[in-house]
Parts: sequence; structure tokens; C-alpha cells
Amino acid sequence: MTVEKQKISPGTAQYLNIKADYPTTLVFFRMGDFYELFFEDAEKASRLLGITLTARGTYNGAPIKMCGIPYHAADQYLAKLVKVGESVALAEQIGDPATSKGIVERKVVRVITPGTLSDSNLLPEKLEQPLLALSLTQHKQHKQRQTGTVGLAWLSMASGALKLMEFSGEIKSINLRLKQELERIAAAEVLMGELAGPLLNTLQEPTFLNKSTTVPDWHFDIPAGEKALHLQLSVSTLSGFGAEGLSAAVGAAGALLRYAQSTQGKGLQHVRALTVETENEFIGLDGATRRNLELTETIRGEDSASGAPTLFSLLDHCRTAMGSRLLRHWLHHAKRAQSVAQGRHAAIGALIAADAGSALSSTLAAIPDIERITTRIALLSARPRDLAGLRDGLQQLDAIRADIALCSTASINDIALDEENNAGSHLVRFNEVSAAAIAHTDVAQADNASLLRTLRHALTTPVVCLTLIQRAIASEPATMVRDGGVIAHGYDAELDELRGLSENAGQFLIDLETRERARTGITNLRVEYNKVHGFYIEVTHGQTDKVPDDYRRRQTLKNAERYITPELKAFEDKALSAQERALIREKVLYEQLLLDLAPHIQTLQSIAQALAQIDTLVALALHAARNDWRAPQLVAEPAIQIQQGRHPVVEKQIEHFIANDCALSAEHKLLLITGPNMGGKSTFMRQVALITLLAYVGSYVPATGAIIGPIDRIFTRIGAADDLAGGRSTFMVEMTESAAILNGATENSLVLMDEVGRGTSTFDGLALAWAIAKQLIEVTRSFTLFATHYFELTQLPDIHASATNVHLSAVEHKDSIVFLHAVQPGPASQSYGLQVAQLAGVPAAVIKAARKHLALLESQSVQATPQFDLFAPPSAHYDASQEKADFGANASPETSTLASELVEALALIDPDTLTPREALEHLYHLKQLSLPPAPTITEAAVPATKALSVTAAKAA
Ligand SMILES: Nc1ncnc2c1ncn2[C@@H]1O[C@H](COP(=O)(O)OP(=O)(O)OP(=O)(O)O)[C@@H](O)[C@H]1O
Repeated sequence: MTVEKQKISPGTAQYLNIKADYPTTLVFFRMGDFYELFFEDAEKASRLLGITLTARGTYNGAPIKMCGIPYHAADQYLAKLVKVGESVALAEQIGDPATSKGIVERKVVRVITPGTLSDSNLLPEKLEQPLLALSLTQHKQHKQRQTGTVGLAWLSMASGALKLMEFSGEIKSINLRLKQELERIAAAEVLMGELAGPLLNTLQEPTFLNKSTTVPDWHFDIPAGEKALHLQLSVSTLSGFGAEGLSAAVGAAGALLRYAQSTQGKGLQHVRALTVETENEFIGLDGATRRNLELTETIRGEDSASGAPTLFSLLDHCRTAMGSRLLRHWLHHAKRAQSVAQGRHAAIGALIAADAGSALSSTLAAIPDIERITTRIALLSARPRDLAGLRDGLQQLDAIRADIALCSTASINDIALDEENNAGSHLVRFNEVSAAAIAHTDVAQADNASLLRTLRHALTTPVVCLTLIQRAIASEPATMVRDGGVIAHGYDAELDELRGLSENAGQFLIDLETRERARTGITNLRVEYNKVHGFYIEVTHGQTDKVPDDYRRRQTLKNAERYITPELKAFEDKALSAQERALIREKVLYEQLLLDLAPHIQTLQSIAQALAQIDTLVALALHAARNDWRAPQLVAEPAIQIQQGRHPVVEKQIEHFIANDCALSAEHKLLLITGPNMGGKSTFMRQVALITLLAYVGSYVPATGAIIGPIDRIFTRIGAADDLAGGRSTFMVEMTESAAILNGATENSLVLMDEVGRGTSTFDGLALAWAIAKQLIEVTRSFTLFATHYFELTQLPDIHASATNVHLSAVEHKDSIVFLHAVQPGPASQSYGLQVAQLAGVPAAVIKAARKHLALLESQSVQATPQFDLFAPPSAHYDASQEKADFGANASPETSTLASELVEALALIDPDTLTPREALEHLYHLKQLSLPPAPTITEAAVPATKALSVTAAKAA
């Protein structure tokens, strides 16, 4: 917008000048007690906020559209706008309207964006909303391979945590990786250079692109980024943070800090440290897995905040928002290093043994969000009640430390022994790894005792800081500094004196009244005050003739006259100005107090982190104790051995949950799970994944025992949902997820495959399921739970020793079915599909027709067509030999017998002596020998999808 100063009012010119600097941001233009919005901003805000659009004056001949919101209610409107991803620039009045000549000066003091919030009213309590900067550099084509480097830097403005990460590779693989990292970090706002945007479109991640803010490419300059980090962290090298050599990420950090600072309008004193995250630090979970396991939101996308049952809402017994945020973080960031989880297990054990959870929990309830308050202190935006809350919270630290001290090392050892006894020998392979587990547990004990000790140490009361706040802040301060009554008595002599002047006014006025009554003889004379007229002496009309000469009339009422005297006037000036000056003095003192607290920011941050940890550990300990969860053992050998495991969320929702074992080891890596619909297959698979994850999160687990080896990633392919927004069909989603698993899983990964292949035709689906299972067994060799309705797959264990059949059992009762939900050895014998349909209320006539059709299909399938009833028991015709060949095994004895019979028969034939008829008879005989008794399922199991489709088409 160009500013045509001649034709427009000074106010409009000022607005347009400011707006020119914030073209894509809504500008809130402060006018007295209102923020006003103009032009397109007004239209947009009125639509988004549902407020009335009006017009005032004209610009270029057209009315200027405007709308406004009251200054005092701004927070609620800002919250709404930020929630829909809008940013707002606050243009405040800088000059004093009373003394300004012409128009009062205005300046943007802060920009509010989704990723840079620190205000308690605008931020969700239990969620971090990081700001992320992303740089993507494509390297020159190298032997036909397009490669690139991604640099990530992200900052939680509300906590001050700054993190970096960098990775390189072929464009396709880094895109995949980037998608996973973005899903993990869950940034509220993503900064990108102008060039990176189009490259990232290939991510096909609409939700992510909606959050992006474009900044000039030069903001990502690497030397500038390095300089900015040095300055921010007050260091001369980044090597202490392990960040040397991360040029792309350092460039991104430069863009991030520049943007974050510009939005705050000031430096970021609370950002004092840097963490570098590495590729292999956490157990990898992609977005689909986080959703499928319902960690913090349900599969349908409901957040825990809406009360939806998720792992987070189940475990969140945290009493502070800091604890809740950390718990959420832990669930999404389980570290691969076992020692971290072991440290937490032992701490939980010690808390349970000392029965310290409840006491700690109630003390923690009195602790405010010290982390965010500290940030607001650093940004000089802390309110008086933030400081009062901080003071009250810090006063609880002694009690918390005393409770932690109760958890002695002795009790930790008791717990360890207990758990070891509990692990028992229920599972065959449990014992094989338990010796190693004991060794590990010992190591863990040493670390563990130290976790609580470290926390106790970090929670040492910061006496200087606390005393300062105690001295400075009134016991119950007003909400805003401008209301006064924020600074405590005795903190500042000047303030006390000014307050004394206005507070002692009462006595002065009583004394004056007594004196004036005596002097004038007017017995009903009164000295009073009102806001409009100030102090006055009131005399009723009947007495006015007694009024002395020095009384000046101030106001005439119906029954009385009001006067002022020189003495009263002098007092009035002093008292009123004292009040005003006291308010000004309080503001100065408060601002100075925030500055004086700055040196304590780092201490307060580590106290906040320690409080979050102890709160989270207490929450996990309470949940474990109340629900009979046990300490898992993390071992070096490959294993997922779970004894009597339960699904943590489902067990809460039903009356009687059936616990199940799971035994996976180096020799037995795939469980092929069959059983009826509703039998509990998905629940079982999820519970294994959740127990594994919980063990690495550092929590106890819902099982009587669990021994778990190294885990690098957890993958899930569960359920089928269309991705309409992403333009992908059910089957496409299924195959994309399967592809990601097959490309990314290793022998330390846990893979959950639920009914893979069901999104397409029977034969294609079966063939794909077969080939995928084969790949997981032979190539990735991952721990796999493979649930299927394709009965043919139950042959896998015959062919491959590392696969085992288990099934979820059910029994028929009259015409109905009873699910036992127990995992039992061997394959299922029936699918019970019709019975389940009947349970679901499918009309009797339909069920009857289905039964009839099923009988027909079964008889046909025996005679001619390959498998229709996928759950019919394996037929006598089934020929596993082909699959064995498929898996690279030797030919079966049957195949070799047939071959030798044919050779023998051929050897008996002398073609030179045969008549044409005899030749034909021999041919029929040979054909008879080689013919299989009936078409076999083998055809369907050959993983050549195309050929199978043709077969299927012919069969149909
Ligand atoms: N171990 C268990 N104990 C008690 N009830 C269970 C158990 N497992 C599952 N259930 C109940 O059975 C229901 C169905 O379980 P689940 O969805 O796991 O079945 P499924 O075999 O995967 O079914 P489908 O093949 O149709 O997907 C669950 O909602 C739960 O109420």
C-alpha cells in the first residue's frame, strides 16, 4: 500500500505505514480502550471472530471498513485467532495522548503468532506449541541420485527449550524422514525459506503446509545463524552442545531466533541452552503409529483434552501442567537407551515402596506453572499473580524434597527383588533372558537411586530469589500493576511514604473537620471527598452565614454549599498526587523486580524441569500402584516376553479383561494371529506395542512381568481409513504404510500388521499378505505380530521356524458365539463371520441367505475354485510344497516321488515301437500321473499378483 499523505488523514497514514510492515498479519491498532482493525483485516477479523463490521471515513473514495474489540477482552479474541493459525501485530500507543501534539505515536510492540506464545491465556496448559524453522538444500545431481540435507531448529517459546537436528540422503528418503520428524515435533508454526516451500510440497502434508510461514531465504544464512546462536547462548563455540558441523540446522536456528525475537520485540533471555537430537535417539514412531496406538489422541483424532480415552489421559495423574506436558513428551519420545527408562523404573519403584506418591501428589497440586512463569519473567511479561504463585510454589520445595528423601535406596532394592520373583517362569523363554535381566537391573539400581537424588538436589530452594519475591510482592497482589497494591509494604521507603500520605488522609480529614467545627461554630460541618470535585467542606444552607472569609465556594447543592480552603487545597494536591506517584513508583519497582529476577532464570528453569519430572514419576507410580502394574526388565538380548499382559486403556473400559502372554525371541519372531472378528486380535497386538513402548518410556507396565530387548522402532499397520484429504484410497493408505514398514523395519523393530491386504481383491490381498509376511520373516527379521483372516497364511510356521501360530479363541453357543479373548497356541479353526454378523444385528433373513450361499461356495471350492472360504480347515488338497519352494526350501519328498515316477514311466516307453493309439494312451497315463488331484491354493499364494488376478478372473 502506498501512502498518499496529502489526501489522507494523519491517523490513516499512520495505520497504513504500520500495515505496510505487516502485510500478512492482522494489525490490532490501539485506539484508547479499543483495538481497531481496518480494511481487509477488518473483514477477515469480523468473519473469524463474529464481530460487527462497520465503516468510518473514506480512503480512495471508498468507505474504510473497520471493526474493534475492547482492550480488556483482547485475550479471548487473540486466542481464537491464534487457534485458526492467524498472527496478530499489536500496535500500541507509545506516546502519551495527554501531551502528544497531533496524533499519538504508535508502534508494533509484539507480534502474536501460533508458534511464539508465552501468555497463559493463549496457550493450552498441557501442550507445547513449538516454532520450527526448516531448511532444505538440494545437492547437485550425483550419479542420477538427487540428494539433499534437511536442517531443523525448533523452540518452545513457553519453556525456552531450543533443539536442532540435521539429516541428509536421497530426496525420497529424507522426505519420508522429514514427515516423521514433523509428526513427532508437532510444531504450531513452521518457518521456511522461499525456495524450500515448493520443494516441500512433495511432502503432501496439507496440515503441515497450513502452518507454514515464509521468510526470506537469506534468514537461513549459516554464518549469521552461528553468530546468532553464539550471542543467544553467550558462547564462542557450539561444540559444547555437540552442534558443530550442523550447518543446515544452524542456519535454520538463525532464522528461528530472528523470527522469535522480532515477534517478542525483545531478546529471549530464557533461551540459554541448546540440545541436538540425533537420528537414533528415540524409538521411531511414525504418525500412523502414534495415532493407531492412541498415545495422545484417538484414531478418530480426538485429543485427550476433550476427555477421549488415550494412553495420555489414562496416565495423566500429574498435578502440575509441567508434569502433564512432560508426560505427553515422554510418550512420544521414548529413548532407545535402556538406562534412561531403567532410571525411571527404579525411581517409580522407590516411590511405590516408600508410599510417597500421595503425599507428593498433594504437595505438587499447590505448585503453579513455574516453567511458563519463568519464561514470562524473562520476557518481562510476568503479571503480579505469576510472581505470587511462583513464591508460593517455591515455598513447597522443602516439603517435596523431604518426601523424596523418604524413598531410600533400601526400598528400591526391595522392589527389584520383588519384581524378579514375580517375573517367574510362566513363559518358556522367560528364564533364558532373566539372568541377563538381573544383571541389568543391578546397573539400573545404581542409576535409579541417582535419578531421585538428582531431582532432590535440583529442587533445592533458591533462597535469594524466593526472599526477593517474598519481600517485594504483596501477599495477595492485584491482577494488574496499574491497579496498585502489588508491591509489599516495607520493600521501598519512597513507596511507603507516598502510600502513607494517601492512607493517612483519613486522619487528617477528621482532624480538620474537628478544627473547622470549633473555629466556625458550625456543628454539622463535614469534610468530604468525591472523585469529580475532590476534597470539600460541606455546610448546610441554614449555617452558611457562619462561613469564614477564607472559604471559597466550590459547588452549590439544593440543601448545602461546598467550599474549599487553602489548607484543604494544599492537602488535596499532595494526597492525590501521592496516590498517582505511588502507582508510578510501583510500576517502576515492579519492572525493576523482573529485571532483578533475570539472574535466577536458569535456576528456576531447572527447578521447573525437576518438578515436571517428579510430578510425572509420581503420576506413573500412582497409576502403577493402583492398577497392579509391574516393573519391566530391559535386556540386551532380543526379546519381547510379556506375561499376563493387558491393554492399559481397554482394561479400564470393560469389566473383566483377559490377560494374555506374548513370547517373541530371537528364534521366534513372528506371531501369526488368527481368530474371529471381535476376538481381540487388534487389542492383543496393540497391548504388546503399548507395553513395549511404556517399558521404554520408563513406566511400569500392565502385565505381571515383561522382559524386553533392544527396540529401535515400532510400526503399525492397523485398520483401514481413507485419507480423503490426502487424496488416497483405503488400499493406497494400506500399501503406503506397508511400504514404509518394509523399507524401514530392522531386526530390532516391532511391527504390527493387522489384516494387511484386506483392502483389495481376495487373491491380490492374500498374495500381498503372504509376500509381506515372507519379507518380514526373511529380510527385515523384525518382531512381528501379524493378524490375518487369510487362513492360508497359517501354513507359514510349517515352512519357517521363526513364525508361530496363535489364535484368539471363541466357542459357539447355540446359534451364537462367545469370545474367550484368550490367546492360544495354533491356528483358529473357524472364522465365525456369520455369527458375528448376527450379533451385530444383521437381519435373520440375510444371515439365512448367507449360510445357504456359504454352503454353495464351500462345495464349489472343494471341487474347482481356489479358496473362497478363507477359514475352511486346510483341505486335503493343500500343497505346501510350492510355498516351501517359494521360501527357498528344498523340494518336498512328494514332489521328488512324482518326478521319479514320471521318469520311470518314460523309461518304459520305446517310441519307435508304438502305434499312434498306444502313444496316445501312454500320453494319457503320463498326464494322469502328473495331474494334481484338484486345483490348489498354491496358485493363490504365489506372490505374482498379476498372474493371480487373471486366475481370479477366470475362476469368477
Ligand atoms: N483380552 C480381552 N479381554 C476382554 N475383552 C477383550 C479382550 N480383547 C478384546 N476384548 C473386547 O473385544 C472387542 C474386540 O476386540 P478387537 O477389536 O481386538 O477384535 P479383533 O479380533 O481385532 O476384531 P476384528 O477382526 O473385527 O478387527 C474389544 O473392543 C474389547 O471390548
